[in-house]
Amino acid sequence: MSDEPMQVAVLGGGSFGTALASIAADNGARVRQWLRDPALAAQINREHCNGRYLPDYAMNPGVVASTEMAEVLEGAQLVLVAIPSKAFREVVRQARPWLHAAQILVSTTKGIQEEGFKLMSQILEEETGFPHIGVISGPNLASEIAQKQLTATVIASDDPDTRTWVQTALGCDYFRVYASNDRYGVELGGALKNIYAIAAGMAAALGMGENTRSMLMTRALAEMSRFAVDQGANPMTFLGLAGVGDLIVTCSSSLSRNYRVGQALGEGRTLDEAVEALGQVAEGVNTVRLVRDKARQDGVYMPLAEGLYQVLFEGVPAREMARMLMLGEQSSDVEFILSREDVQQAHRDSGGQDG
Ligand SMILES: NC(=O)C1=CN([C@@H]2O[C@H](COP(=O)(O)OP(=O)(O)OC[C@H]3O[C@@H](n4cnc5c(N)ncnc54)[C@H](OP(=O)(O)O)[C@@H]3O)[C@@H](O)[C@H]2O)C=CC1
Ligand SMILES: O=C(CO)COP(=O)(O)O
Repeated sequence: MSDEPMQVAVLGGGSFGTALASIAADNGARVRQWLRDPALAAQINREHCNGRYLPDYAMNPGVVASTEMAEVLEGAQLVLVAIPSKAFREVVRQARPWLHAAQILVSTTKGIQEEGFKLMSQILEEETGFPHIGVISGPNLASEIAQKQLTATVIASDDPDTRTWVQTALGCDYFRVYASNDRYGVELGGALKNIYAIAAGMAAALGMGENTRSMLMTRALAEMSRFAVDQGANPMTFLGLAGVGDLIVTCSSSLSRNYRVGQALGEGRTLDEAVEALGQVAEGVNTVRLVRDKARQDGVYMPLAEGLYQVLFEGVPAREMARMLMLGEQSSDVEFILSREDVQQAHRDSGGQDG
């Protein structure tokens, strides 16, 4: 890295993209932000405010917004892609003519592409074939970052340059960037926790208590780790910020969009109404469908994802699903210590006397 200001491009004009762009500018980088809405780009350049996504946030005036990819990507050394999963590939393709192998390319998006069950950094890899690819994930509610609440995130990449550049570009006294080399595990954690945030929002709206939330989060972690192991990720990653850290914040806060969709459902709205009322993307709605199908296909036991799927898409009442889950097959607490199979075998050996 030279002494020249770093050149950073952010693709996406949502709340997280905007907060990251402003942090990088606070750190002295030359920052360009791409968004498709010309009126919002003009507002950012004129008022240094993203009125649609973070109206109360005074952005660093150095961030220059544009609807032109060429202007944003010209000279960029670090490119952060903060675009919902449904549009991620399309936007990377738009950017592709200005991307090159020396750049650091980082996804901030916590979602999964339906075709091929692809995570966003895999799309970056497929579309470019370039070597410096990473993901940012962690307990990072954008509106809290905008208030400069002390926050930590993870940059995950097997490429040391990518980790170092992102730590340098974004680390500051209220945003601490930890490194990981388990890109897949970190990215999977960010996508999976959205499922359980919907369930947690729903449970809260139904008046369920703190014991319930704690049970839900802990069993979610067990389920996420089980899925991760099946997919070849390192389950230890789920003990970090991008696993349990992100699960805690998203299952506890109505600042999370996924949690809010769950709350609306728990209050009796339909899924369409809940998504419509949110007016932004809640990735978990799509992720639960994809993960539930993948778990079925691969024979992974994921009762919470299955249950939430049935509530969202098959009209099963949430309370009835909660009752069925409580009365489900006997299981173990930490299955890395005592396996579920051992618990079930013990029940079979006891002749089913316990019902
Ligand atoms: N917000 C948060 O608290 C956090 C978000 N994340 C992750 O980061 C990602 C980015 O989040 P965030 O910044 O909040 O943004 P959003 O996920 O809310 O995405 C909004 C941005 O994407 C743009 N966009 C949507 N569809 C398209 C398209 N087809 N073509 C071009 N642009 C499009 C929107 O443009 P327009 O306004 O014109 O629709 C807007 O600029 C998310 O996927 C999320 O999982 C991670 C941590 C925290
Ligand atoms: O990922 C997030 C916080 O870490 C943001 O979650 P939502 O997408 O549910 O708002």
